[in-house]
Amino acid sequence: MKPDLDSPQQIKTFVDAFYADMLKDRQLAPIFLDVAAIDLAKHLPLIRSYWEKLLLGSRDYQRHTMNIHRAVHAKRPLTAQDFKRWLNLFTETVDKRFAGSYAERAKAVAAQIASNMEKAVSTVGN
Ligand code: HEM
Repeated sequence: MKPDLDSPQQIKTFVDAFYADMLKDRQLAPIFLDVAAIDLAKHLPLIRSYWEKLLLGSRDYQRHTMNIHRAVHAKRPLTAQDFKRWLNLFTETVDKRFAGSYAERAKAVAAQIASNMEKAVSTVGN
């Protein structure tokens, strides 16, 4: 039986698997590696902390995710296809390894935020 996405350890497993796939993806990898030139050692803990906030109610993550993506979008526009690909990879990674109410919630929250973000990146403000 697959575990649920209901603890910091499972969220770490998820984030590592998601980024392993995303950083191999021809469409998305260059946005992380070339456009934003992320430092994985700093980025992955932020992503874990973000999902711990959304799924487990932890209060550690306090950054403005929309503005961070607006800055990426200003360098290289994030397209509808990019959001579709991101969400497909996210959903596939969840479904391959996890099952349960937290896993379902993660997919629903990701879809909602991706939809909001797709609209927000090209506008200023909140
Ligand atoms: C087209 C889809 C997306 C692309 C290409 C993308 C790309 C990126 C990139 C390049 C960064 C690093 C920015 C930097 O450090 O300068 C980043 C950060 C981040 N992304 Fe995305 N992203 C996408 C969608 C999403 C969505 C839908 C979510 C949430 C559900 C999300 C959550 C985050 C978080 C939490 C960070 C860390 C921000 C921080 O530094 O605190 N991303 N993203």
